[in-house]
Amino acid sequence: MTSPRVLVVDDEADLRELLEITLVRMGLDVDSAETLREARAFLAQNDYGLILTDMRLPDGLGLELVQEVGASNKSTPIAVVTAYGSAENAVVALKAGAFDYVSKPVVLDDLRVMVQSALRLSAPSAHSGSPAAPGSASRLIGESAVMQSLRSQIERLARSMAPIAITGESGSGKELVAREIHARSSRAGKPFIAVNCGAIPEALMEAEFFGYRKGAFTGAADERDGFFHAANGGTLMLDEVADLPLAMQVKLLRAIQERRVRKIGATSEEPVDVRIISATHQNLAQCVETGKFRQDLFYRLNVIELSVPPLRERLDDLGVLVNGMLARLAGPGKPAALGPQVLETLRTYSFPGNVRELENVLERALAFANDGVIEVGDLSLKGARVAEKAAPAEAMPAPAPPPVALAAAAPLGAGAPAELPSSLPDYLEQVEREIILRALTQTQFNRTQAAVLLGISFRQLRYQMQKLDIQEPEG
Ligand SMILES: Nc1ncnc2c1ncn2[C@@H]1O[C@H](COP(=O)(O)OP(=O)(O)OP(=O)(O)O)[C@@H](O)[C@H]1O
Repeated sequence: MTSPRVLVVDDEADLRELLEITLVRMGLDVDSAETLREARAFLAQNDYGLILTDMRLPDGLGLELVQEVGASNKSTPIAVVTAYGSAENAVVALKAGAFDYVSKPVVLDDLRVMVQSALRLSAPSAHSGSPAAPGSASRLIGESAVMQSLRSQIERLARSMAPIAITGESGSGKELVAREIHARSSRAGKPFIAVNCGAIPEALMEAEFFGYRKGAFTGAADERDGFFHAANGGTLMLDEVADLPLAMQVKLLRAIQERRVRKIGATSEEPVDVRIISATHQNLAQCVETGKFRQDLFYRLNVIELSVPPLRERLDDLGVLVNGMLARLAGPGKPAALGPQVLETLRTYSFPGNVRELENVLERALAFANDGVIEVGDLSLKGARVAEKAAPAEAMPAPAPPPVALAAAAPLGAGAPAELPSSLPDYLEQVEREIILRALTQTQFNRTQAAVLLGISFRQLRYQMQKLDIQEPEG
């Protein structure tokens, strides 16, 4: 078997030699070019497993090579070497289609990790840990034009390290898309860790993300890894990223930029090799404008934006989604089907909770159905609005205005010169419980719809329900 071949493009003799020696020691064949012209000549003659190029070259920019390789039908990964502290160059290169970047001065361990990851992309996918083959089975159901375009974007993005920001309404499939990107990437054999940033108490955030050393604080009985370590070699998904407190945003930015983390109580930083995918159902650019989200972190996370359309904009997929979900929900060998008019009725609904809501509706309906055949009456879409036609996003119910809800739940006596609560946390907890229970009762304990009514994500609602020990009534 021949060794993979790497093309190094750099006019600085010292750095070029260092790269060559490192790559040859990794068992790779190396060609070196000093200019874009030489690089083009090599590329015309050979196929490479990886191209590693400096940004500034005597006859142009490494970026041109990134674009040319991207436009060719060869899918060779190309990585750029960027000047120290030049985060902007790295982002520009990633946006242009670079697989990854290494900063100067080049840390050889980082370089090796990056090279191995790139070479896994071109390796035959026979052994476990290799990416799923393009077009192979996926959990992401849908054949509509938007879903097909989403699939091809996933395929393309899986071949790079660029941070991706996934936007889309709650329940539209953002996490599933992130999992799909991971499964099709060279990181497939390593962990995928999804973190709901909105569900972690602020005081615990640093410990959860970065881990801690034994004795770092009272209660730190043992050393613990954080999410970054847990995802090492793989992908870390920052879900509901808009909910990160500002202080944590600074720390995350540093970790992402430096690719290093320091456990609480540790004196040194450790390298981590993690691809970051973020997701939110909020408008992050607007959060930047209102000062809720740091511009620099936004810029760093939003290198590539991927938008998952709401279900009501791809109702053509309803049939295949229902079939796929029913087969999974019913279990192997068990029949499950739709009675007359059921699909048509579902089509008239706007699905504010998107695919998750569809899943919940079907799960519930299947429980009521006779012999696995779901009838219109089993759908229990009563509590929800049945739309005449696809409803625009703004038509979704607005969250309940807090002052009214507070008054309804307040043990203080409406309008009375209010007595102060003896414990603010207990009081707020009581109000929160009351409001969540009202939303759940109104939606017949459909958590997806209740979350929409309250303007929070499904996961936030589930977290609050667990915290407040709110359970669905039996029977
Ligand atoms: N295209 C799809 N095909 C099959 N299942 C899907 C699809 N899209 C979403 N789902 C399913 O719908 C549910 C919700 O998806 P997911 O958790 O990915 O949504 P989300 O946008 O991340 O939600 P949230 O904003 O609440 O975090 C999951 O059970 C997922 O498997």
